Amino acid sequence: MQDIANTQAVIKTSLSGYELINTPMLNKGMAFTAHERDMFRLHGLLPPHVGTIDEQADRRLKILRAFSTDFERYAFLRDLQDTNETLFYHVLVHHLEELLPLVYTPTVGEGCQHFSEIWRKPRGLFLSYPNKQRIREILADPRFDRVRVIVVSDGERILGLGDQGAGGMGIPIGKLSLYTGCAGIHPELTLPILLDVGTNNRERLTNPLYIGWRHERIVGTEYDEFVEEFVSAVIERWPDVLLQWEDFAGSNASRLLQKYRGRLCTFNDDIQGTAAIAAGTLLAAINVTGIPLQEQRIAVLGAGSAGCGISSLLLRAMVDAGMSEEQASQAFFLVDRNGLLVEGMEGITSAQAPFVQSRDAIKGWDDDASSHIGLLEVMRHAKPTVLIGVSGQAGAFSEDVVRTMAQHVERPVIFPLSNPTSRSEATPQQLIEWTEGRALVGTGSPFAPVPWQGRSVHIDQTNNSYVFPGVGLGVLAVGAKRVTDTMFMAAAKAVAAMSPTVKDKTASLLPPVDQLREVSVAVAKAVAMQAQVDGVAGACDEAEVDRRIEAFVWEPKYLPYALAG
Ligand SMILES: NC(=O)c1ccc[n+]([C@@H]2O[C@H](COP(=O)([O-])OP(=O)(O)OC[C@H]3O[C@@H](n4cnc5c(N)ncnc54)[C@H](O)[C@@H]3O)[C@@H](O)[C@H]2O)c1
Ligand SMILES: O=C(O)C[C@H](O)C(=O)O
Ligand SMILES: [Mn+2]
Repeated sequence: MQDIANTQAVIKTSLSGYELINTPMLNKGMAFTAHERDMFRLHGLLPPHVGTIDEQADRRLKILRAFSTDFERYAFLRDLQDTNETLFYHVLVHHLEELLPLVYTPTVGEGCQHFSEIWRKPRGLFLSYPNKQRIREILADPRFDRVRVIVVSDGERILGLGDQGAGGMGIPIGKLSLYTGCAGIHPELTLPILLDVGTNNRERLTNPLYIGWRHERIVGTEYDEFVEEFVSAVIERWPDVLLQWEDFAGSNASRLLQKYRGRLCTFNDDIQGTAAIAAGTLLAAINVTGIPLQEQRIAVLGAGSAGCGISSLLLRAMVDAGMSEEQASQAFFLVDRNGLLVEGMEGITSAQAPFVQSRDAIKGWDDDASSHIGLLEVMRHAKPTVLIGVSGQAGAFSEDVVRTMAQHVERPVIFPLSNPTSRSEATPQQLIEWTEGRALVGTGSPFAPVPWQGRSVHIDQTNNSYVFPGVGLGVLAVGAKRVTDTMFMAAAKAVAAMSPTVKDKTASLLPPVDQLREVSVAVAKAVAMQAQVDGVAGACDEAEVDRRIEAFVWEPKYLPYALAG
């Protein structure tokens, strides 16, 4: 077990001079002590002042706050990460609420769209199609010996912003920043990877600054063989690694998960992580509405990775609560581009199949029998208690839809989860207004509190960031061999158990973002315990799980240095 984080008291290094300063994980900038400056030949390379990490943090925050756009702040923070990683995480951890929207959603979306323009230093690995034969050689670099977690994307469905090609690298970098920032996993254990199989984004392909492989996307067998080469090289290099799939488009997401989840320790965050936070937030909302899970009717706009992932975890929870599978599946109304999923419809995927409504159940719903059943008809006839948006379509929760829903339920639970902010199915302000303040709202991207009748309504950020860092920490702590769906159920319950609504029905649904460190530890513990129940990790009692988790959590602070060897 690799508990490198807190057990280390001194860092030994053979680097010195510029090499030391130019190594982001070792650089301390002006905080190198006088003794370290002697030992590592740093005099003259640094100004004479010897500073502290707090002083450095203040200096960076002052500049950060002076920028006029969040995109500039994103670029500035990325540069800090690639210059002095300890300082980057120190600032992030101590200002999580302010900085999370800058290093992660929503600003990371712009970061991906403009990744080529702000390209400076390499981070992680770009595995491009023309380098297919070199993947093993690239992974072999000894600097990656300690890697334990990989986040990989092929950049095809970046948030709700579509194909960003190699610019999609912003997402694995951002996700792994949260593994460290929220779950304390040491940066050296993490590796962001972008599979560059081309892009169909014209703007990127024709941009002279584009950093990726200038080629349309590889598809079909060639794509599958490339991914196979990648995964088998990963298994060979790091047999126990945790591999997180992120922002893969359409059918690739679930197909690759099914193909590989039995071969290594792996999960898809958009399917499974999202399911856990949506379920966790709904369980918290039940504390407020009092409507048990068995009586919920759930409408989902967007029956893709997230929509099907959320539905299948909720279905599982309903079955656990005593419903039959058939009964539970009829509580779901999944609406995609062509309307409500109904039996006999063309192109139903295997992930969607459990949720198609029978023809009988929807008899008389559409005025015109030939047309598809839209979200409004679903609101009118199914009278859902919950409305979830994972369609990437801004404004798709229209006033009509929301007002109709609110006619039938006292406290409508409405989660427009699409990211970034510009893709949200509705703004919280609209939802609060259209429901006269009755809606319980959770959004994928962060939104400011909404003023309503003299009070301020806090808006919860229902984002998988509450889940995946803790899943990673739990998996690493007990050395889980596989990631099961019940581990995500345990994560959902752990989040719900931390909901302020447990004590106060008028409180927000989720703990605030600045408590993500505590949330991640709680999720990690639940996941680590469930991994044992599921037989994918060796036995280890609760106290030992706590000890291992604690040992893994790295605090971003400078340690004294000594010469190696
Ligand atoms: N809050 C979170 O934690 C979280 C997590 C995952 C995904 N998301 C967001 O959810 C969105 C979808 O992600 P995904 O991975 O499921 O993508 P996806 O491409 O797998 O699924 C999107 C689905 O929406 C459907 N769709 C498109 N236009 C539609 C319309 N007008 N009406 C109904 N359906 C429509 C598509 O056909 C597709 O099936 C993205 O915007 C993403 O940012 C949020
Ligand atoms: O990245 C996020 O903010 C959440 C989610 O994984 C998404 O794809 O939108
Ligand atoms: Mn994602």
